[in-house]
Amino acid sequence: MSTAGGPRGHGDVSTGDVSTGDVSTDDGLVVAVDGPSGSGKSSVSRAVARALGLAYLDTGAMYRAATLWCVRQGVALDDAPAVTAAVRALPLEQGLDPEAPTVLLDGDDVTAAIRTTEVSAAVSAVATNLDARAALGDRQRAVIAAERTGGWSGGRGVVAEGRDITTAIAPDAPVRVLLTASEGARLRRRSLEVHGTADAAAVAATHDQVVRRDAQDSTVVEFRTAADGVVTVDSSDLSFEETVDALLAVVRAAGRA
Ligand SMILES: Nc1ncnc2c1ncn2[C@@H]1O[C@H](COP(=O)(O)OP(=O)(O)O)[C@@H](O)[C@H]1O
Ligand SMILES: Nc1ccn([C@H]2C[C@H](O)[C@@H](COP(=O)(O)OP(=O)(O)O)O2)c(=O)n1
Repeated sequence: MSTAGGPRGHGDVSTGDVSTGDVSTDDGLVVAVDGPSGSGKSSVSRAVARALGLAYLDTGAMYRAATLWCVRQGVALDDAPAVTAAVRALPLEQGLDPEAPTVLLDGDDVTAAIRTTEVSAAVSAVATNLDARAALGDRQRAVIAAERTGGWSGGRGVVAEGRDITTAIAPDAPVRVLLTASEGARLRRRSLEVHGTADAAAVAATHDQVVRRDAQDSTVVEFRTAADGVVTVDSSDLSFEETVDALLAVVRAAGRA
């Protein structure tokens, strides 16, 4: 895979098409990244996608958008069948440009709205609903398959990040990484991001959306230990740039950059 140039395609990609299709080994690259909250998945995956000219698929954004959609439609998040029905019909369009990933719900730009504390606190209700997971997983597989042969990246490929990409969504990806960091590092990062400080009060206020949420999510998905063949990158003592370089080194080691 050449790192020169940018993506050949353009425009947003509807994530409602669940067709997958066969792919050959000559097709575009798939980099699968999983890990707990605050490990750096989103920011590092975006930077890796930019560096390699690949599309960027934030699967956590899909769970967040599904949660916001349920709230807006008046669907009770503890009503699992109603949540499943809403998620199956989710009017989601996701922009895959790593420079500016966007999320539209029924045409409404919710890129910022899905990051609120309210959504962060509620999203595990969708993430632990197995039928909703299956529906979102189908969409994720369809996007990944499309990017391997065309799509936004023009067939260059995609960096897809989440909790089950290396294991359930793209277990055959040529590059699979579990991005980890200590709980302390993850709390400090999220606290800095959300509150602008990592003092004791801010870290305590961040606990729910990092530690409690990961504990709840890990009841249905294993994202704390690497599956066979998945490379672990521990970013606890790495700067952001060093973490991006570590992932690019994994891609190079796989002979794909
Ligand atoms: N290696 C790192 N060192 C310091 N800060 C980082 C590192 N990686 C990510 N960050 C910062 O930590 C915060 C959380 O990262 P993010 O990519 O949102 O994590 P995740 O998607 O895993 O929850 C962001 O503000 C990001 O810029
Ligand atoms: N492939 C995925 C991606 C995200 N999730 C869940 C886990 C999280 O609670 C939510 C939101 O994911 P997101 O990656 O945005 O979470 P962070 O705030 O970055 O920790 O979705 C999942 O279960 N499976």
